[in-house]
Amino acid sequence: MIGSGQAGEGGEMSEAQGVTAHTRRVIGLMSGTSLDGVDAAWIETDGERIVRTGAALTVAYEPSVRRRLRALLDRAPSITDPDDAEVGALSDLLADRHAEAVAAVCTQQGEAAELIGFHGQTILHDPARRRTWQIGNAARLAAATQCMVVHDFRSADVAAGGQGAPLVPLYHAALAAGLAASEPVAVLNLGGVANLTYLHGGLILAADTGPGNALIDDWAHRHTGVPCDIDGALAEAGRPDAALLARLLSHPFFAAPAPKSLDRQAFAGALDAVSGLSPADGAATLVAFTAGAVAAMTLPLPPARWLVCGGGRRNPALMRALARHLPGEVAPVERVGWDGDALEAQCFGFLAIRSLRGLPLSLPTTTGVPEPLSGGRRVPCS
Ligand SMILES: Nc1ncnc2c1ncn2[C@@H]1O[C@H](COP(=O)(O)OP(=O)(O)OP(=O)(O)O)[C@@H](O)[C@H]1O
Ligand SMILES: CC(=O)N[C@H]1[C@@H]2OC[C@@H](O2)[C@@H](O)[C@@H]1O[C@H](C)C(=O)O
Repeated sequence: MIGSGQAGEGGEMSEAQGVTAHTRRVIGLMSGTSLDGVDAAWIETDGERIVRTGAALTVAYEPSVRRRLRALLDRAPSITDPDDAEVGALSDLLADRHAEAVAAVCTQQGEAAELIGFHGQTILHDPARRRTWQIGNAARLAAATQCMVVHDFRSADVAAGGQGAPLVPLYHAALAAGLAASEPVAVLNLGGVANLTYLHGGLILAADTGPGNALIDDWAHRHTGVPCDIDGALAEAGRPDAALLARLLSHPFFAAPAPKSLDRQAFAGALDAVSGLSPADGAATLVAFTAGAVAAMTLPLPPARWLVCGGGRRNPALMRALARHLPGEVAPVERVGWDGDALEAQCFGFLAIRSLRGLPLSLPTTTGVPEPLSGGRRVPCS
């Protein structure tokens, strides 16, 4: 059973109501494909019900760390040395930044955590070759925090023939249980890559839809030196190139049914495709590409509501483009009382306790894995 105890449209649930023998105080940690920093969030859950969420914050990576991660993404497919020095150095550095994030959350929360869910940083995702690679030294994090760490959430799924992503759908379903919606709802995450969860009745369908902010970020950085198109200003000043957009959206990925997933760099070629456009028209075309890719998803029924989380919901150009392309209401998840910046981090706290309990992290309809499957590995605190 998956249920929600969060406040919001679903109403309040008292703490005592949601607590079970399995409920733990967990900190979830996510270092996303935008490479902007560690998101950390407190959650009290047994992996089925969300008793409550708490402090949430981001520890930003300094530009030099972003640059090193970005360079490692490009090099990852050709790395064969298991002791690659830069992978080792960045894994340790990430563990230290994540430990800082854990300490800051505990300070804000005024309590210590019993468990940490540590996603790490994806540097390569190639499920067709049964490879997915998240870096981050879990043992170092466990030692630094003196807390049990669950990590490596995606490998088991990929090894079993699944996509290894997205993994957030079971968490979206737990949250959405509190909405008691009778019509289909889509939860859309606009991170570096975009992914959606379609919820209707008991059905949980999921997929990466295409690029999220990654291409827009890279384009903005190239033309303005700033790592993202703040408030969509560049895109708002331009117009999408319709012919180019149609060409970008003709890629077979967009017609493929869910489940499906992407590497951050999968559509990096789109940057070359728009390179002849002005900075503003290029940004507008990439925004339309992200929105068009979401609209291209084949779903059982048109969602009545699109609840948007992730940093892309702060880009008004992107939100307007989504509202133009999609049927139904498009709104940030704050509309129903969720925290759109903390959702993914909360999710890896939720999945950490599911992992310890041997509960599924993925389903045939979320990653294409043959059977509901658990995953993750644990490192004790010392
Ligand atoms: N004010 C803003 N204007 C435009 N874009 C914004 C703004 N704020 C955030 N963003 C976008 O959000 C991105 C960060 O999103 P988010 O934190 O969800 O990424 P992530 O954690 O890496 O996600 P994922 O793991 O899902 O890929 C930034 O890189 C930027 O593109
Ligand atoms: C391989 C990988 O790290 N994928 C991320 C990425 O960022 C967004 C999208 O692509 C999603 O599939 C996934 O993250 C979320 C948290 C997920 O697994 O649900």
